Amino acid sequence: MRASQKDFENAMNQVKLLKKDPGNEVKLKLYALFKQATEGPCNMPKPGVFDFVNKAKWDAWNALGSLPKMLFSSIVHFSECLFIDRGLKLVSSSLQETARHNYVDLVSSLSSSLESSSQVEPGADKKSTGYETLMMTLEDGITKIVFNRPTKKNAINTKMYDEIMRALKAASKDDSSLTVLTGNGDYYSSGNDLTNFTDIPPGGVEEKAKNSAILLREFVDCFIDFPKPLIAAVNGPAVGISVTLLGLFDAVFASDRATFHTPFSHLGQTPEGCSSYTFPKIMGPAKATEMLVFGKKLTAREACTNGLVTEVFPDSTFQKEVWTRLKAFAKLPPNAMRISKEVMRNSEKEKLHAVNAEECSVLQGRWLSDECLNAVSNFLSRKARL
Ligand SMILES: CCCCCC/C=C/C(=O)SCCNC(=O)CCNC(=O)[C@H](O)C(C)(C)COP(=O)(O)OP(=O)(O)OC[C@H]1O[C@@H](n2cnc3c(N)ncnc32)[C@H](O)[C@@H]1OP(=O)(O)O
Repeated sequence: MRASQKDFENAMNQVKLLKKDPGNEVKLKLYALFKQATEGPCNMPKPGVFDFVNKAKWDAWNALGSLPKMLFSSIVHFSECLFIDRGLKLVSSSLQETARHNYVDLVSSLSSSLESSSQVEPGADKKSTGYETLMMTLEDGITKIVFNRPTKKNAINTKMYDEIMRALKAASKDDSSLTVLTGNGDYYSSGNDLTNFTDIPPGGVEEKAKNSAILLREFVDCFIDFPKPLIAAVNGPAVGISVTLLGLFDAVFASDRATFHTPFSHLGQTPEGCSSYTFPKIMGPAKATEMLVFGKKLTAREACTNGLVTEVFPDSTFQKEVWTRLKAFAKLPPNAMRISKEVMRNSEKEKLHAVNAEECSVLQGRWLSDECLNAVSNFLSRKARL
């Protein structure tokens, strides 16, 4: 789903209606995305060091860059079959489109976190702001964490990895008895945001792979160690890491519209989220191999038969039925639920941490492979879709 000019104009109007100041960092981001969307890559001379305000604005706009480094190298790599000049023009207009899209996305998340949202039920005890990629509420003893990048199918970018970890840490200490993860829009999540691979630090792709492995390990550790019942309400298709992590949840409720897809081999990658251990245990090695090695996409019913999903509901009644169940669970004695989970998880914890470490180390190597680099650049240059 692309953001149309109309969506962009609506978002511009919505910004003016925000009642709370989103803060300087977000305002700079909005400025930069707006300039990139309307004028393209930064074309202004760099302001002097003492011109703080204009320099901050210039830096923010300029940081959106002209070409993602990896995309550029992939275009050069494929220069025998592409005219670079034409490629660059296409990429430049696609950058403007991306900025327009991200602007709409950011404004939508601001409107939901600073104002209200269709996902946030009225009368919420507590609504957490300060998340750019998530919505978080606490109501009826349930902490709800909602992936909130609907125009990107809730792909998990670096910011979102950080915010999910922060949200889980907060949820583990708040007054709720259970925590629910779900997605805003038609997807649960399309997994790792493949543009994460375009932001290459000065140390190059090796440093990028190393940092990503550290982030991934820390991220998955948060799920292994989460102390309260953790439930996924899978509202639509789930891809990649959003599927593998389900093996670490305590219950998974799915809409019959949801699908479960782990196309790691297609992407030149290998399983994460402890799925190399949890999936064979949950569904047996043969079914786990179909998913994790051959990339078979499961329907919600197949995932339920294979034990990955607890229960499937018709999409039309999904929200109502799931929330009825969750509210009933939340009335159970919270300490008993927490301790029962602890007893079940403790015997596995050491193993899960070791599996996580191993999967991340293997992936660090895969991210530097031609198989992976080609698959990601194909996605970014829109030559391949799942
Ligand atoms: C710190 C690093 C940790 C790494 C952990 C390892 C994790 C591994 C994985 O999760 S592997 C799985 C990665 N995900 C994918 O490969 C999915 C890629 N996306 C797609 O194939 C398709 O977008 C789709 C099938 C999910 C949906 O297709 P469609 O319905 O046709 O929608 P669009 O493709 O038009 O998508 C709309 C909009 O969203 C952007 N988008 C969707 N998914 C991703 C993604 N995973 N990464 C980046 N961007 C994504 C898509 O580009 C569109 O944006 P645009 O409108 O073009 O700006």
